[in-house]
Amino acid sequence: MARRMILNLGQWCSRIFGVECDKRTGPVYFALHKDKQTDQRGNELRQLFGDGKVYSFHVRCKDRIQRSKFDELLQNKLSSIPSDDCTIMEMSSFLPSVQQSFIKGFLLKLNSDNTITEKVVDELLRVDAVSVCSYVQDRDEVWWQQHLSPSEEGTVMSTRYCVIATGAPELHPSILNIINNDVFYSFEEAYNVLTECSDIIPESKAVLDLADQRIDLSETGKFPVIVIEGLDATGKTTLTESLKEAMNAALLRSPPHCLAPLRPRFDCEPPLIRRAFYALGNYITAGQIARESSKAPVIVDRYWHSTAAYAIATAVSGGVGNLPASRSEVYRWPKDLLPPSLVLLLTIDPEERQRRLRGRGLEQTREEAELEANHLFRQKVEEAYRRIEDPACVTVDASPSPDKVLQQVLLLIKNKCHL
Ligand SMILES: Nc1ncnc2c1ncn2[C@@H]1O[C@H](COP(=O)(O)OP(=O)(O)OP(=O)(O)O)[C@@H](O)[C@H]1O
Ligand SMILES: Nc1ccn([C@H]2C[C@H](O)[C@@H](COP(=O)(O)O)O2)c(=O)n1
Repeated sequence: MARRMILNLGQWCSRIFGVECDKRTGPVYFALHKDKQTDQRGNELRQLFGDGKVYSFHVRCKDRIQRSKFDELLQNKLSSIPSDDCTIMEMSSFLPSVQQSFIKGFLLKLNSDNTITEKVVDELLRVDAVSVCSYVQDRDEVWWQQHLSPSEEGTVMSTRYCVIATGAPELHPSILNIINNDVFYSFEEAYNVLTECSDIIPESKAVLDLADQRIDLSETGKFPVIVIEGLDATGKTTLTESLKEAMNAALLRSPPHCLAPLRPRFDCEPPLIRRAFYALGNYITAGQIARESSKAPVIVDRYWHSTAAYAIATAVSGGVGNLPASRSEVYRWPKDLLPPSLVLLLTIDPEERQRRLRGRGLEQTREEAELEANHLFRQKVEEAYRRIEDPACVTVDASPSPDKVLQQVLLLIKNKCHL
């Protein structure tokens, strides 16, 4: 594990840990010290760790595909513990300001001893790629993190570090890993991920073949290309179909139709693989845009704004305040992806969205179900949409009737695309 000098001079610390205990107040952060220290902010740790048994789990694995699979295994194992018996919190580990140093993990607080939980902890201790620690307080009320490993006789404690609460880093740590883990900024980066996982996901080969066969043009034709974006049920399908009729346009979507049969397979994969799939979908759609825009105006139902906004909102835990600041490089458009002439973001208030969702009654993707349940997530997706640049999106109030929305959008297209 990388070691570096941080905080107080003379004390060697490794990583910083952040535990998401309360979405409103933000994570509690702590550092590890080799020697015993006095914690000036002892209350924070007492509140965090409480009185019962506490464990933390992180995946340590060099290969990114395997790491993403172990992350999933860890999450599934922990969620098999009945929620009455424990509290599970997201817990990150990172080196402040060091890109790609962010590691996701979990803190498990037990409310009572029981065999299901002990069995899960024991199983995780035996997974080589998972690092397990426990947290204990000594008689001076100082907290220690102890690394645990399995042995013939039971669990053995190896290294232990003194735990000291620290302040929050300047930027939310999950931002350190967004580039090329959650959002891809070139065809090659996304392509590499699916190549690396083609042994464990045979369907990747079909996606790679379609990506290889894509039309690779750097410019659109002479007709405008208009992308319609927005959360689920904001009226994208209704509007794009009306625009197609009204403008005599070609209607495309991302992911493109050719990827539809493969989409459910990738939707249940960890973020790294799932996002790479959607990224490649955008490049395939880009080829279709290039071809169609030489013949007629093109309307596109979702494109890169959706891929980036959902990925960023999922990667960053907590509220809108944790998103990368406006103008951050995570919001930049990929240099090798064909940009549209205009991006319109449809917005409606959450209550109207609920009414439309209920009225429609269709099956939702896992992420859309999450949007429903999680008000914070919905806000983050919309805010990330608004922060994406070059091209930035123009917000459209999509609450009026379908016909009024259509007229409003036709006028916008006429003005912005100089038709
Ligand atoms: N302007 C509008 N006023 C009232 N209802 C609308 C309006 N536009 C669409 N709807 C209705 O809202 C529901 C969702 O619309 P639609 O399917 O067009 O949304 P969407 O953004 O394409 O959703 P998804 O992203 O899930 O495909 C549908 O039942 C549709 O008839
Ligand atoms: N270009 C795209 C299109 C969609 N997605 C992801 C984001 C959501 O998880 C989901 C929404 O799609 P829908 O249910 O409206 O078909 O798909 C993406 O990442 N990139």
